[in-house]
Amino acid sequence: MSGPRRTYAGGVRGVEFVKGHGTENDFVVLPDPEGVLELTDRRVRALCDRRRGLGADGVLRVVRAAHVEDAPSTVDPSGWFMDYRNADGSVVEMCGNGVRVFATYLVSAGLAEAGEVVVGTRSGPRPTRVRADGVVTVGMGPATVTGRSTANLGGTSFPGFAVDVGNPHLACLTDFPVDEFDLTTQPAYDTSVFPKGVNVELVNTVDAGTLRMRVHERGVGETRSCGTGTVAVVAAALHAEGQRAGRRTVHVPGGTVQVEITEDGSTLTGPAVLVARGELDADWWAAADR
Ligand SMILES: N[C@@H](CCC[C@H](N)C(=O)O)C(=O)O
Repeated sequence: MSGPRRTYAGGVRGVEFVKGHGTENDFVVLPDPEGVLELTDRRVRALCDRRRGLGADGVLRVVRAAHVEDAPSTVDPSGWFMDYRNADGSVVEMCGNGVRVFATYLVSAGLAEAGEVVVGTRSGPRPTRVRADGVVTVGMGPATVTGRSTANLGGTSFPGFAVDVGNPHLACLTDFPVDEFDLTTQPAYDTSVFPKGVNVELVNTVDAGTLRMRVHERGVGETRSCGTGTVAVVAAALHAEGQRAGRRTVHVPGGTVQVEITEDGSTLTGPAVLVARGELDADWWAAADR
């Protein structure tokens, strides 16, 4: 299916889609098992546009890993691969909220059994557990604090930790109330530390077990939640306390998730919701690439 599919009597059917979100970080899911959909960066930008498209923070293409050229060798080629794109069309490694929505879609479409589902990503395989109540736990792999850096917002510098969760984060722990930040523009950061860009989190400690976070995502802007970001801020908070393992509840504008960091890796637990299913208009899809 390189474009819209021809059906009976010469009619043209559009491209199938599902819309979903995880703590209001929202995605267009595009089923493409054989990897034949021409998902250009222009089409991603059009799909994610909240006025001329469906509107989303990103796109999740559902494809067998064998059809993805840059799938890592650690991913089973016969398994499902989450080909994630940011709203600006950039292809990046990993999306924690996206993986929960992706696994939920696989189960709802009958492409995987409820329970344990392994999702291939550019950061490697991510085991998920999809529960009947819509809550999904994802094995997020290691969350590694790689150093210190600063973000600058409105002329003020905020110190933070660089954290690698398969994608890059700058987690800034601050006493300044996160609800009061203006995140309409990208916080400035050190491009020598983050040459490929970075997701910037601002974090308050609510109590010993709870954090509150806002995020400006690379390739998107401010979002209501970032799953990898929640893991990054818990890793940073533990690191700041000299701990290597622990659990936190993280509140984001779009909801609440649970994060656990262990010596071996990390898990993210939170909701995933499928909102709608449909078909993109064939003419719109064709025009979206121009
Ligand atoms: N919203 C995602 C992260 C998506 C990728 C990020 N914008 C990047 O460029 O690394 C999440 O839930 O983790």
